[in-house]
Amino acid sequence: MPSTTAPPLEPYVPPPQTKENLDWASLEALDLSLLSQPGGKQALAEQVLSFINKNGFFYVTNHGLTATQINRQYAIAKALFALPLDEKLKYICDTASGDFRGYKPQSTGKLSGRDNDERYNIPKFTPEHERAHPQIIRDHYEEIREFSLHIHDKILLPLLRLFAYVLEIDDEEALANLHRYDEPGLEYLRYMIYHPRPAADDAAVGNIWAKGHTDYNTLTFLFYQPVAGLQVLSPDGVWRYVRSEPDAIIVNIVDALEYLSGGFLKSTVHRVVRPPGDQVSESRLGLIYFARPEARVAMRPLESPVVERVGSRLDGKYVRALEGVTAEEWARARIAKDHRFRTGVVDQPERDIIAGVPQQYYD
Ligand SMILES: O=C(O)CCC(=O)C(=O)O
Ligand SMILES: [Fe+2]
Repeated sequence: MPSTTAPPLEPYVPPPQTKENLDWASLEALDLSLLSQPGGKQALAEQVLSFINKNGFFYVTNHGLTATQINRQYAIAKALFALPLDEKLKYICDTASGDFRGYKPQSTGKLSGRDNDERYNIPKFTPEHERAHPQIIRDHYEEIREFSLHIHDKILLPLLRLFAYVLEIDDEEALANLHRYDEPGLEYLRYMIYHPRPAADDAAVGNIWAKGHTDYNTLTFLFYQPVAGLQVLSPDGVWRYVRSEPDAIIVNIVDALEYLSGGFLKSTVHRVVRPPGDQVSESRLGLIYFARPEARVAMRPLESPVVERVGSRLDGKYVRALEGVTAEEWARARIAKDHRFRTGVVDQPERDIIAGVPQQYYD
């Protein structure tokens, strides 16, 4: 509930979808309501097996969050980013040490080509992450908490159980048990805003807003936002636009899940480009949830009959290198390296992340 003294939030209305005829990726939707119906889990597992590793992203529908709830989160995000920079900088995140909690400013000056977005990451609502937040977050803390918990409990965990089933792991809680909410681990909800750049500035960086990459968590959930720009690298080597649909969450399989699944579930390669002409002057607000394994989870593939049958698709030397590396160490290393590029310590994104294991960039 908003606090009684909080000023009312200005309602958020998403901008219209683009009318341009873009090359859209064709993505499947998993209807989560099937999970509570007889035979539904089996049907979804077959659907997963039919599309996995083909198109990258997929959608989930009937996820239990309404457009009103989602637009409330955007309204909070919009009010947050409208705060004076000095105020936001009080909550700056310590990305140099691999900690992404709090505010990340937009790059400016000669580094402005590297990113044009601001982020605010709100970690799990556990004592470990108790920290200062701007008043606008405090005013809506309970509402943000409920939203985050719904994603964790009602969307993430059922999907992890489904993936354990797909991997034919006897214990269907095997993946879910690596994502216990109350255990240490940096999972977070992100508010994000990209600011439009002049055409010449965009052209100077090939119209790329975020270089082709894979994320470094387990699953990423991208909520409806209509400004086109997100693209997926399709198996035929073509970058295609990913259409955001009002009643669907876009889901991204990510590096930690690729590792845990012995490479069976491949990370989605994606990037963000300058939006099409009819949306080019819009700010692009984003609402994203990054699910992460618990901090102490070892970066080691789970035993799965499927992986035994088809063989691990991971490079053995990297699997050995990551033995003994925890999910937290790995994620911190990625964040810290990203920081070094974004803040100009290095001129190119670094590939060697931890223990000699590289991060690929795709453009
Ligand atoms: O803004 C988007 O649509 C995607 C953002 C993204 O890829 C990321 O933050 O990792
Ligand atoms: Fe990403």
